[in-house]
Amino acid sequence: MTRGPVPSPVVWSTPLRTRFRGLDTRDGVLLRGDAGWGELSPFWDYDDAESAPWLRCAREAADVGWPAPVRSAVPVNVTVPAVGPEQARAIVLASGGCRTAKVKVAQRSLPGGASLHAVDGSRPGELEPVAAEVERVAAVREAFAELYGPGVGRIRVDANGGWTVAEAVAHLREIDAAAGGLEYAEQPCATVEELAALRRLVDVPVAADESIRRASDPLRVVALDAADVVVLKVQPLGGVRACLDLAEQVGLPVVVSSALESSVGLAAGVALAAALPELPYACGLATSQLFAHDVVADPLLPVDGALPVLPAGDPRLEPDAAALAGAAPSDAVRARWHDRAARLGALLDAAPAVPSADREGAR
Ligand SMILES: O=C(O)CCC(=O)C1=CC=C[C@@H](O)[C@@H]1C(=O)O
Ligand SMILES: [Mg+2]
Repeated sequence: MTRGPVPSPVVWSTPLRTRFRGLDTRDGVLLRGDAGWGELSPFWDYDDAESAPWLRCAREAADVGWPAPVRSAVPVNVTVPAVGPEQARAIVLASGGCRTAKVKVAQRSLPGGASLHAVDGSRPGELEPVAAEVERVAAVREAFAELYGPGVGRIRVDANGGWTVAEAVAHLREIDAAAGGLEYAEQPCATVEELAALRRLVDVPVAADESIRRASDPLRVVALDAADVVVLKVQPLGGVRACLDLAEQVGLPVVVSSALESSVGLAAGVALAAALPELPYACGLATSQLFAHDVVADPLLPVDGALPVLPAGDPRLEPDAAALAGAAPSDAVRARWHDRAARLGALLDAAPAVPSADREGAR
């Protein structure tokens, strides 16, 4: 087994335990700087322009480090992919004490078994029947009752923009009843206008995810009064400090969620959650549970429903040679990430720099 320091950059790739976001594997690259390790792992369907903020986040972690935390642990939710009720129950029972679950709904299946993640407002394929969503949510509720007694666990759903307004009204009515009251519905519809319209038709609170992280103007969610909660993901939004700025401008409760990173990338999300003045909800940062392999020896997994806040540079966040051997990419994947990181680096270096002193002052 190889021991000793891991040379930067390092590419990783792992199968997912369950298909998620239409993905069976996840991969990325880790970069080492003076402050620690950072992760660059934009999804492959993101072009270079949309992927550039992901590199800004990696460079912040590697070169600058993170702002001081105001808490030492971050409560997290278990993430339940679009699976059958037995598997949903098993995922909650094995979640490391999470008392909040986020359940994927509004799946659309395409011919041949492919399932498309609706991010562009298009809604191809056939919508999953509400009965399947109700069964999944009911199984999660039963698992919580089994673990903690009745009425303790909280359930939220994430539709990734997969419903029309009318579908959202109909599906949420039944899912809300099965959940015993949903905490919120994340991105039930694709557009900000639809979220605003839906919010006036249902009692379930609405959370905006894609309408923040993939929007040219995330503040439209506020201008149109389209959400009760915003989901912030550090990589797509350009890092911890960029997210703190955005949270302040948005002025709504924030849920920090992962972009399906390794533990090195998850630590940046934990750093944001740790630095936010208020953290009223559990965060979606328990997603190492979805990975067959992680890149560190002791992955960021919940204990008693929370993740510890580790500073950048903490030895627990160092990539580990033995773990990386399990998460080894093919030569083709390694080459693809080296190319992509170089292209994104050139893109960022060509962009006008924001002096870090100004950034600090703006916070
Ligand atoms: O929020 C969570 O519980 C986990 C993260 C999560 O759900 C997601 C991570 C990455 C991509 C997205 O499809 C998905 C989301 O939509 O929130
Ligand atoms: Mg989401």
